[in-house]
Amino acid sequence: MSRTIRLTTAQALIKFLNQQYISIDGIEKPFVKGIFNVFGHGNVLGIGQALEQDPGHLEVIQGKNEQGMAHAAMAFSKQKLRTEIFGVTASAGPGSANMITAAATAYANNIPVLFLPADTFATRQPDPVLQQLEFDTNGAMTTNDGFKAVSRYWDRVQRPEQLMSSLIRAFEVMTNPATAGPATVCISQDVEGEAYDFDLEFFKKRVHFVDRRVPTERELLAATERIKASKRPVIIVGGGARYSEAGESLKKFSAEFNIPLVETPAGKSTVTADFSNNLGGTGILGTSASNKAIDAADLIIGIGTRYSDFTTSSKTAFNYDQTKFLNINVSRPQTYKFDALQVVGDARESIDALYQRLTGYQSEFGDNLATWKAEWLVERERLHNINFNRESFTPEISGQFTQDIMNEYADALNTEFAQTDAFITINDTVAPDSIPIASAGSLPGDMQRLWNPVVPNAYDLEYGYSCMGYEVSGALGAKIANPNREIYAMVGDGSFLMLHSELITSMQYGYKINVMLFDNSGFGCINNLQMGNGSGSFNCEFRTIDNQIMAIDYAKVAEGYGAKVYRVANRKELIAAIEDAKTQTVSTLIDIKVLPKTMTDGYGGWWHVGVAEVSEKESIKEAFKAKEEKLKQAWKY
Ligand SMILES: Cc1ncc(C[n+]2csc(CCOP(=O)(O)OP(=O)(O)O)c2C)c(N)n1
Ligand SMILES: O=C1C[C@@H](O)[C@H](O)[C@@H](O)C1=O
Ligand SMILES: [Mg+2]
Repeated sequence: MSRTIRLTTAQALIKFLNQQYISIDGIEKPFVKGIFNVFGHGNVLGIGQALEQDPGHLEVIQGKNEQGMAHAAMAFSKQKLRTEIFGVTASAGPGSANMITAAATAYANNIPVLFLPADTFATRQPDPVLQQLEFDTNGAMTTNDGFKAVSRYWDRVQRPEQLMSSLIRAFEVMTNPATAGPATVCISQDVEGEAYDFDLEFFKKRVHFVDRRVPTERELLAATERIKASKRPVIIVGGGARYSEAGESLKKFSAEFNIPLVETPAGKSTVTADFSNNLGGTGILGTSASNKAIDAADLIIGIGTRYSDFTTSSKTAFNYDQTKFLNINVSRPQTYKFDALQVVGDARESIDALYQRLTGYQSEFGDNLATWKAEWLVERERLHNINFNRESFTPEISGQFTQDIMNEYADALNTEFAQTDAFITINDTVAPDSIPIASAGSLPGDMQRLWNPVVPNAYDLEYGYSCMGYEVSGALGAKIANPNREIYAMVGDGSFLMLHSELITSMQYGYKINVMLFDNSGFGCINNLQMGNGSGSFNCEFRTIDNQIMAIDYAKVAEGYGAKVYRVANRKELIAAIEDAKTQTVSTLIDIKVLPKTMTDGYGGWWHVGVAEVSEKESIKEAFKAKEEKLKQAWKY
């Protein structure tokens, strides 16, 4: 007879989390760092009681907004390259619903987070309880069914003993590189507190081994042939390369065969920006250098990329008459894209194996890579030195705001600072190992083009879901993962307004973060998008009903929370603020007033967006026609 221990379901959950380990490349460590929580009636008496009684090694952090804390959990895991996670527990109903967006963000980015939304009563005796939805024709559905679409693994636990198989499956999914993502285990709130005689075996130390999958001989042979037959191969470095820690292998491979590297948002900083063949971001957020290489390519080697529209310019980036594809990915479905030659394997292992087989190969790029990179660096310098004037200023996003409107913004926000200048100044002033975080608005474009990471893995652009509000929350998670490094949340005023509650959590627990708030008084990039496609400026600027530009003192908001704050409107003030912020131990916020339309523009990318087919405006008709024309050259599936 096996021995048992009588525990509540929630106590068993916490005991189990303490015993999960991960082993990669012979290094073993605990997999669960801690639990973020916002307690309510659905979890405080179950999971809350269990954590109060014995959290074990788990760090227990009180979140301020469920979405925010879950985004922090995701950023933590991302920074740890998916080798450590947080669990997130929320109350039944709205608390849990607040986490659905964050689960989707984790899903889109393939990042493991354990979601623990409390569920309605299993007994149904008190139904409908506060915050329970009733469905006339479905007695089993709850708010938490909403997690099904955004979870890699989903389960509902309505009896204590179900917990065991449920958790084992959840951890298999989260620790498997091919399926890594959010796992959601919804425990009925009465079941959390219900006791059961759990088998002690269940709580033994459990090691989840992450073995690097090596491609087959057939795959390697075919891949070798395809590369050897190509004159101008280009490697797209995706998130899979970063999580596989393939940076050094990629550099060696690229240098030996003179094959350029271009980066997706998730892949950037796998290889640092100073590596000569690293041409930076590609596609819609790309540099001129990367996009020139892509234009010239006759073979795309996609490593750990899922080819999102921003990477492929909505599938128009490639010249399909000349370009073939070779996809290396741990996820077999991903290797099928663009009818590529499929290599299912770990990025690092695959590159190393191909390196051995390609001896003597040289691409025909010659000096082009150095030339394109040098040209891009000149362009970056130009973007650093943009000077506003009140008579004839042409911003990067040109032809949208008149000079009068630009002057109106300069007056209202009391600034002449260009966003690109501010952005590059930050990159040039912070410590080399600093980590910038962004996700939405116009800043992702600046991040992919202008930020030059000089330390590997020092970058987080969440662009799988591009979720506004990730920036400040994510900064908290990145800081927990890297307590000795400075973290910079690069956030627009719109995103800041959407969600910044975890700024308070950062101060509560002594995790210093820096919020770099770019205030252009509006949803700038969406305004660019509408005006760039023939519409007027409609409802994206922050103007009062009598059409005045809103000038908000964001520094004052953060000051009220206890942050050290700065107000800046030019390069000198920004540098002084960053230098002072470095000396602070408390979280900081720099309120940077920037001019609209002064973010980076595109360098050859194109985005398929839903332009109106019928309109009274000539400009919209033209935009629709241009879209239809462009689509003729796009890959169709
Ligand atoms: C949660 C969420 N809601 C809406 C959007 C759509 N959206 C993308 S960017 C943006 C505006 C961003 O404004 P801001 O943060 O000020 O950045 P800016 O473009 O002005 O630089 C909106 C509404 C989104 N990405 N995420
Ligand atoms: O709709 C969007 C447009 C993008 O430019 C932006 O970065 C992204 O956040 C978004 O949602
Ligand atoms: Mg804005």
